[in-house]
Amino acid sequence: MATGKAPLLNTDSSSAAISNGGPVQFVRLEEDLERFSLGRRSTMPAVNGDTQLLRLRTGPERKFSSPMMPAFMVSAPGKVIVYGEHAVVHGKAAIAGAISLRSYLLVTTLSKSRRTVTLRFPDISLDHTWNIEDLPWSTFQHPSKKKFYYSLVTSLDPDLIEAMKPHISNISPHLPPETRKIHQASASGFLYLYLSLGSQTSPASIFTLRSTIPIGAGLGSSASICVCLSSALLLQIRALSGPHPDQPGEEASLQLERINRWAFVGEMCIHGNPSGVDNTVASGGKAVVFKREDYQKPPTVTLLKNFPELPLLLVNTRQSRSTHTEVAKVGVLKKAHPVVTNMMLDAIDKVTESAHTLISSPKFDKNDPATLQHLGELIVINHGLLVSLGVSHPKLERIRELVDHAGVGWAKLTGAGGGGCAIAVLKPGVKHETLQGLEVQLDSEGFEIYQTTLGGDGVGVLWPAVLKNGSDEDGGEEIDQEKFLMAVGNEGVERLVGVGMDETREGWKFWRY
Ligand SMILES: Nc1ncnc2c1ncn2[C@@H]1O[C@H](COP(=O)(O)OP(=O)(O)OP(=O)(O)O)[C@@H](O)[C@H]1O
Ligand SMILES: C[C@@](O)(CCO)CC(=O)[O-]
Repeated sequence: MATGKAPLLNTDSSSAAISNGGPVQFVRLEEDLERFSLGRRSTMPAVNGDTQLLRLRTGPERKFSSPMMPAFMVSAPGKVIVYGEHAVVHGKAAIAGAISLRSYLLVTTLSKSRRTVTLRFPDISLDHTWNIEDLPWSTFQHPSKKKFYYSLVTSLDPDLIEAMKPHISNISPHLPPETRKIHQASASGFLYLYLSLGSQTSPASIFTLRSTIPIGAGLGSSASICVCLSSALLLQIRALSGPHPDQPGEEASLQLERINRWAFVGEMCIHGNPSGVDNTVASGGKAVVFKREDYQKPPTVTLLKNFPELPLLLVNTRQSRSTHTEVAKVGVLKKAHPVVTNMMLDAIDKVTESAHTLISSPKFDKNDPATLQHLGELIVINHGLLVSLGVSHPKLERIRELVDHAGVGWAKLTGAGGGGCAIAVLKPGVKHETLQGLEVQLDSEGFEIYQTTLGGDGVGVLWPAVLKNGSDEDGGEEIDQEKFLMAVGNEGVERLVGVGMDETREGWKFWRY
């Protein structure tokens, strides 16, 4: 059994060393399943793609049955890259942290007589159903192609992409090409994972997704949905244990690693050449230093346990763009000017390293003005280098100019650039009126401002999809599709199922390193 290599997870101060492809433990989930499997006893799941079949001994011969699962929900955060975007694609380090904006995915298992799988993604107006039997299982299940829930997949298989094509190319045929591209990207991410992890006997299901993360804004929306899809599919095939509050850190890390590996595969479908930093933060949350020098091997992830609560302003240009395009731009520049581009990528690496050294120093004090000045100057240098790489945008430059002019702090683009978001680290002691003046100006120019702190939880599970929500319903309020789809705007979604930085919401559980 090829388990592949686990990522090296170091931690700074109070360290949590982790995960090394040991045997998976199904204990907790099996317990949960028993509660929901009509009282029938199940054995351990098989370790191939047929894990959703529980083997039930009902006499001399074995029968297969797929008991109904309760509706359940998963959620994963977006992220902000503080230092190192783009360079991280080329093997350099980046520092990134989870934010409180999140995606939420409700998984509804249909009755056994139904043989369809549906994506309901209202944020992008996608609603698509496949007949499970029509999907190219034979290609994905072929012994030369078959992947397992514990496999390490570092590139997409062209034959599998080809086999998926007819099932992707007929999605939303009457919509404009730009919209179809978005639909097909999300559907490809799902289908590749579904066909890799499931089987022809996978239960009929509806996957309903809503996200509070702006799309194509540099905040890791695609990674967040990929983590939701990966964790939901792994939970459906019972390949994850937990999460539960008393789960040992090592076991939780192993589950996170599995989720993260498959989320990376989804990211490859959506944006081509991801570094893996976004899905790593969306899986594990917190703040990390991330580096992937060799794409055939897992990345090195260093948890920044004491990442400071930086006073951060997050501003969205509302100029949407694709990460795929921006990453490709840097690739083209590197080909045309290898020496100069490599020097800029190296310089970004040094910026990240300098920030990391400072943040992890025992003397680090986030309230010390000189310290913030140092981190702020690194922000400005990092932005300048990204401009030189050609991934800024006039609107990002305008935000930088306004922040500079107001004298409130240090700004840079975050994520892929080309539009999307900028972050500003605020100077200590900035007057409230000054900051308010800046916010009014940004708002009047059409920019959107978010309040955020970095370092929240990663992927979480609500199993079954029931929350207290102050409801009188026996055992809590059941979150069904209709309620979820009817929730109005981000506020409605957060009010119904939200779990961000500050809420401790009964029901949601997280794998924690
Ligand atoms: N809420 C959502 N519903 C469905 N699909 C989504 C959603 N959010 C993101 N996606 C998918 O992810 C794509 C956007 O990913 P992209 O990597 O370009 O931007 P991002 O992840 O927001 O930014 P960055 O990678 O810079 O952090 C969309 O085109 C869509 O295919
Ligand atoms: C631009 C990039 O560095 C960050 C996108 O959020 C791409 C990546 O790391 O995959």
